[in-house]
Amino acid sequence: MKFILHYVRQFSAFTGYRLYLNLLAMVAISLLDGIGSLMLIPMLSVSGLIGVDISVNQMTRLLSFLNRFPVTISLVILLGIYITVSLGQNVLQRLSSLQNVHIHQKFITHLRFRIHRALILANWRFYLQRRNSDIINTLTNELPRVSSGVYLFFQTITTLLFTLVQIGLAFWLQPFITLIVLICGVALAMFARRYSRKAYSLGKETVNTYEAYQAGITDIFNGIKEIKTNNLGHSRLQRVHDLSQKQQREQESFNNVRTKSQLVYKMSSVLLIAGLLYLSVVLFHAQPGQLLLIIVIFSRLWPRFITMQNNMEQIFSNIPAFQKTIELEKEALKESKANTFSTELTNNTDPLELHHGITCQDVSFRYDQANSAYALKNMNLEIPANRMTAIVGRSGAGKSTLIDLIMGLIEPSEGSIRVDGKPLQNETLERFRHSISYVPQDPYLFHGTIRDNMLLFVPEATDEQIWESLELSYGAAFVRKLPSGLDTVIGDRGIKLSGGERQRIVLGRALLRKPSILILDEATSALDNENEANIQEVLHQLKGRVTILVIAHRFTTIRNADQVIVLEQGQIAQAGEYQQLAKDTKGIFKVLLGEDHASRERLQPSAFQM
Ligand SMILES: Nc1ncnc2c1ncn2[C@@H]1O[C@H](COP(=O)(O)OP(=O)(O)OP(=O)(O)O)[C@@H](O)[C@H]1O
Repeated sequence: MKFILHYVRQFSAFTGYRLYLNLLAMVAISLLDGIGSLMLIPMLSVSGLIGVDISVNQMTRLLSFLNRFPVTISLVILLGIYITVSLGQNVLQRLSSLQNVHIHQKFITHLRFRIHRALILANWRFYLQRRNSDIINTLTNELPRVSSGVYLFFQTITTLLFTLVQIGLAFWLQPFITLIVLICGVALAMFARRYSRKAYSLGKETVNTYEAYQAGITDIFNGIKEIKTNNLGHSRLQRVHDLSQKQQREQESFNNVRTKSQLVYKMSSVLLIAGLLYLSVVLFHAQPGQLLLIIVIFSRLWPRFITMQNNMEQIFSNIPAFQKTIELEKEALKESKANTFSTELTNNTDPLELHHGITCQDVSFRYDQANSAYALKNMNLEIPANRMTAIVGRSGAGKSTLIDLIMGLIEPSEGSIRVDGKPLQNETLERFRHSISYVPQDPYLFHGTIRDNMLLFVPEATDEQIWESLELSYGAAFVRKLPSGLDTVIGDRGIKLSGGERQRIVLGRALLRKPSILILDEATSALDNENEANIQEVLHQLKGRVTILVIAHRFTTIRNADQVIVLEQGQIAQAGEYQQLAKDTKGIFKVLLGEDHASRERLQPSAFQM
């Protein structure tokens, strides 16, 4: 219950007086509804359709003044009151329903934004620890269940208020029968708790199945090319099919619980009304008016009990969704608050101008604090401003980890990183990030036009500026040849472009930002020799104006680097100028260089045989 109350409290704080006003309106609607239905008895009585002693109940006594008028006048007065009461009730109902949807939708928008914000602010470590598909599942499947849970909670409260008003009216009219109905209702509610518990455990299973399903389909579409080419379609399909069937069984089980509890309630209602009528007629010799009253009271109260039970089952089945959503938001917030690196989401910070450089002081890093293995150990290095620094090393040596640390995505486990002597934190980090253009191994291109993808970094850029950056990245020539030019839609992750074309677009986009720090992580790996040589030339020209940090397995890309850092098993094995390292026959750099040459020779023997 505490999970529900968590959002219920937030909801009432968020909506404020509007919520209470709406609840009040619901009570008024209920009151009008009750009055309207109870007026049926005097109407039938006055019209002479059934004979009811005027002293039979409070309502008829209240309307006894009508005896002074002829029947037709009394009937017109009664029908007039009935129509007015019903009209009032229905108009109020509409207004209240509009208000209800408004405040709930507003709350969902607020909740979505808040969770997305926490997720965007969460540090990189948060994402390293969980499946993206679980986050997507919580946002797409669980969040709507939370909002419908909150909605149902208030609907249940409203129904409870309705019911209390109806009980009050019923007590006023017929205390004894009302008491019997109430006792039966409470006894049945106690019995029906088992259905709510079952709904909760089914809800838990549903959350797990949804997560597995989401993970399954995400994996399929992430790897659809390999799945198709390696003929893995059948096994993947089988997995998704099994999960779909599990979802189907869970939904059916839930429906089974719901219909069972409804059956119990409906059958008990039939038995109860039969018993009440029998007792009234046989033992108490009740009048037709009294019998009608019993039916009216019962038909007003019992459906409310059924609605409340239904809502409770639905709410209980949604509790696990509440748990998941709270957990996600709390952890994301914890990871962003605890993280001194986290920055607020603002776009109006001045980019940082790097004057001296970036320093790593005794930096060590472990991905898993409980594990003694270090991805980087005792790293001391200086990346001078406006120079080109290359980072090389075998696979797994720690190159990407070092870049992530320098960009402030992760914090050093030990040691510190400084930018122009200042710790990489808060305002410095924010300004630092504004000055970086980062091109990763698997760049982020989305389904849209080339222009849309370019504008992601600089939304206000003109076409002229876009072409300028594409010229720099040697992408302009091929974009010009496309029938739709900048308006070409490139598909998910740029699937309609070749690897080299994608890299040139992404590089162009990075340059469009006019960064003072350019970080390239294997950003030219898919380029042919000619384009790679061109990009090399561009980087060479940028030197002196831009601080360039490059990770490359192809050594031709880094030939012009001012400094080369060679990593081995998380430590700096060598550092210095390219030519100087190339001459050191004992160093690992020479070995790596030899391997690079050998692999190029294997791929293009003629180029090296000349
Ligand atoms: N998210 C992670 N969780 C745990 N360990 C990780 C994670 N990412 C990387 N590692 C480990 O940290 C070490 C350094 O990895 P890193 O990705 O920095 O190497 P790299 O030099 O960039 O490799 P490559 O050239 O293959 O990209 C490796 O041993 C790797 O297994």
